[in-house]
Amino acid sequence: MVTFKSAEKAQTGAADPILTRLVDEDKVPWYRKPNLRMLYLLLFPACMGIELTSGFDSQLINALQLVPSWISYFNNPQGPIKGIIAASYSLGAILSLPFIGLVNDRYGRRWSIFGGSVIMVIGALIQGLSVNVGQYIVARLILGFGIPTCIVSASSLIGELSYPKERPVLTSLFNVSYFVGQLLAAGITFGTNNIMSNYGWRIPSWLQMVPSLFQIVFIFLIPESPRWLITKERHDEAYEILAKYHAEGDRESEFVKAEFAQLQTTIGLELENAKKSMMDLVRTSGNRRRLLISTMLGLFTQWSGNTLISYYLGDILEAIGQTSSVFKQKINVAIAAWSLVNGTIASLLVKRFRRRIMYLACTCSLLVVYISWTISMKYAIDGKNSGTLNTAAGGAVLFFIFAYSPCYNLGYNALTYRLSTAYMVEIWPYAERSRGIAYFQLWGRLAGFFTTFVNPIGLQNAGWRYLISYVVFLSYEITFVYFFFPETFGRTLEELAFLFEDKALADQAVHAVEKAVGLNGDTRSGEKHESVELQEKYEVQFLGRGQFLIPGFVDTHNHAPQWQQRGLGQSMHILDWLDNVTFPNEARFRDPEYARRIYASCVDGFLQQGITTASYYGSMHAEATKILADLCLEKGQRAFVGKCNMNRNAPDYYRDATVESSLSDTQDCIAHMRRIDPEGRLIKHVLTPRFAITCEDALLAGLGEIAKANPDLPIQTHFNEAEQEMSFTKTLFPTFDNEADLYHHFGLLTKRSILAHCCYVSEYELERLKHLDCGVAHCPISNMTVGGGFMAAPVREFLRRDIKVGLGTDSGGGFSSSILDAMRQALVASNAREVMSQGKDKGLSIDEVFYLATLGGARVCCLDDKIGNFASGREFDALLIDSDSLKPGVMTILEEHDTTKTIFDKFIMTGDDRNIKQVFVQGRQVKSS
Ligand SMILES: Nc1nc2[nH]cnc2c(=O)[nH]1
Repeated sequence: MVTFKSAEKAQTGAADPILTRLVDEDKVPWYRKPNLRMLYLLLFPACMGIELTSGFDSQLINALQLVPSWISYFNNPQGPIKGIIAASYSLGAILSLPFIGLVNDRYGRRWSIFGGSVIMVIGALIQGLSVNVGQYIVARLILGFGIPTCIVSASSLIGELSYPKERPVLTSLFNVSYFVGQLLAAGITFGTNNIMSNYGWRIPSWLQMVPSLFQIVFIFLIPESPRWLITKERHDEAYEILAKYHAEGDRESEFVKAEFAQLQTTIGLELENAKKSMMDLVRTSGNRRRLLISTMLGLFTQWSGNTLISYYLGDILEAIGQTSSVFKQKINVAIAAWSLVNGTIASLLVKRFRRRIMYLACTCSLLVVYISWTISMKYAIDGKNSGTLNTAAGGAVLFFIFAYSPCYNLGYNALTYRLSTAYMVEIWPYAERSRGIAYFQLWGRLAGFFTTFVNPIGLQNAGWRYLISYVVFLSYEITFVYFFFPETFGRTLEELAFLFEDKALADQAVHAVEKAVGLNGDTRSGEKHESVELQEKYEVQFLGRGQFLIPGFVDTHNHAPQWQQRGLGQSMHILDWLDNVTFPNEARFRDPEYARRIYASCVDGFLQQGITTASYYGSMHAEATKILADLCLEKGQRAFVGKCNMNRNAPDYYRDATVESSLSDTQDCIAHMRRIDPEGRLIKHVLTPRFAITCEDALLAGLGEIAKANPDLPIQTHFNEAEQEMSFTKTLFPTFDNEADLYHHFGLLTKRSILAHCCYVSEYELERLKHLDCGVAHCPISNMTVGGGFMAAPVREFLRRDIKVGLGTDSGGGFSSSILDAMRQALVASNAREVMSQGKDKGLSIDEVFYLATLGGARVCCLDDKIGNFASGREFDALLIDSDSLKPGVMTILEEHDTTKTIFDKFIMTGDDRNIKQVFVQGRQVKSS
């Protein structure tokens, strides 16, 4: 049984959570896994502390405004100057945004963090050495310039390195470090407050470099992101990292295999569907939706009134009559400590609640807090202005300032995008992730810059009324979150990659994981099944390196009664070969026992080669042909089986006695096959006039009549195979200039006609074949060994004109019954044609000959709605390839650095049936080794 994908799930574009289930089954906690434990330990100094710098920064500015030495050294800055000092950090960040994606993609996560940290160290050094406001502002610009690259790279790296179970908590803890930074800055400045010299502000300004120094020292002790490595084709390194940290070194781990397969395919698909430019962010409707959400989320994180508290607490307290510097600093430290506590708790809640619920709870509670704060602020300010402090209102203001932080942290995580970054990581697929997060950062920074700059001006001029602007904006946030935020909870990053895209892409990603499923039975890939149900019913197999599934091969031209004469009479001209080798051999099929024995070996042999569909010529004997059909059905091969019609130009012992007997034998075979397979699910009779040379006009006409009466039946014959054959045909049918007109005249050229060889096709015939939609069976092996002279069909021309073309082994007509050999010979023949055509007809590629052997053949047989590839709704005709070099065989050995494509090419060009481990037809396993 084969089912690749739950169609219901695919509607949403969110893929089936197979990995999520595997993760759920793993009950060992992270602290019992030494490698993972070490990774998490190193993550902290290497990149978990990046947000310390931002948290430190916001409190530094808040606190320094209360430090007397800072106020006097910088001439007590107010209004716009105060605004620009605070906002310059955001401005620096904005300036760095265009470079983030580029640096990240080119140099990887670790070098980006290293570079950003070096810049921040330089910024902090200059900040502490400042001699005037201008230098202080420039230093903060440099600091701000360094941080976004680090944040983007680190949030991605943490998300990409961590085991899926711990990912949400880790990405969230990453942002909690912001509060630690706040607390440290508030505490340190509180302490240095008493230093009367300029070191009172210089020391905390320098200390801002400490987290960056840690990053510089530790970043190269953690591994690079496996996702980034895969995009750089460094598959082995990526696999090693996944195995080491996600399976404690077990390279055979099913989870790692599945995770790797999913990563590879998802990234491949994403990259295919995304060119690397900022323009891609607006190219598809899915990405436009992502952009809109990222823009809004960026604005929300910094426009929800938070910068008022984090940068201007002193001004607010001053406004309600709290003027004591010590009191203000105590409140500052208390808020920082309180934020750390509730921010950490909120991080741990991420695992339990759905994203939309968290965001809605956050925005709604913020609105309530802000409305209440605005009202209390009014009364507190009124009281102060009237000369009698309204302590109740003042207390309420303090209460709501404290109430603000848990509400904010629930969704936005106080200035640091805790859940937001996690949410952004989830919303953007890999190929766009860096740019997407950078874009989100841009809007956050713009909003941060704007609000930090405007807040002191607004407070100065509008007083408590300034808060109303935030009430309005928060109301808008609620509306937007409600209508536009998608749910991403409980899915792996790869499963979310196509959240807004059409379901075909999501399907492909899931197929890649489920391709590992070795399944028996009988169903279609499009059927709806819950994966859970599937897992309960079937054993899931994960493929190792060098193993892959490909569609079954289609052999469009095959003489079953020549199975036992393969390789004989090579180099003879076609008519001589027929008379001397073939007819005597085929005549032996008059004996049903002989027929059964040879045909059984023939069908097994072709299944062995991975030929899941064959269009067979039988002998002229009805009985033997029926036996062949029975065997195909029994052994499970999809087949067209034709009684060969031939009533002249063949020895007496091997030709139909009369036209009538030939036609009635044909009818008998048609009836038999309809009896054994009424719906024609596997077996169909194919009308088989051997070629015009062996058929009188009346026989061709009679077969044409049958074709007309049975439009579902395919037709096959030999067509323009060799000069000897073509010139003899002309003498027999002098009224026809060419074989196209001849067969068409007898009603034998339709879209179901399979014309073998077509080595010589005039412009006129090419047009006819295209017009009549006939298919060509290209048989390069026999064309170049039997027939006379060097012949090779103009396959490039067929492809150019979109004439259906597939491959045929031709069985006895060559030296090999392997369709892999036919592919290689097609490649060689096409190279020869390239020379013959002086470069006009380019030789075929490996991909093209593979197409001929699969989908091309399926089109020739008019079966491309059922087989030929793994598109949704197709039946499961497939081969499990095992290219493991340890098995005995002739295939080129695999090497560590081989890409999937290299392995595939090695198999196509040098593999053989030993590498075809399992063969499936309609989901039924028909060969196993
Ligand atoms: N290659 C090939 N060409 C033919 N033309 C007529 N019969 C045959 C046959 O059996 N093999």
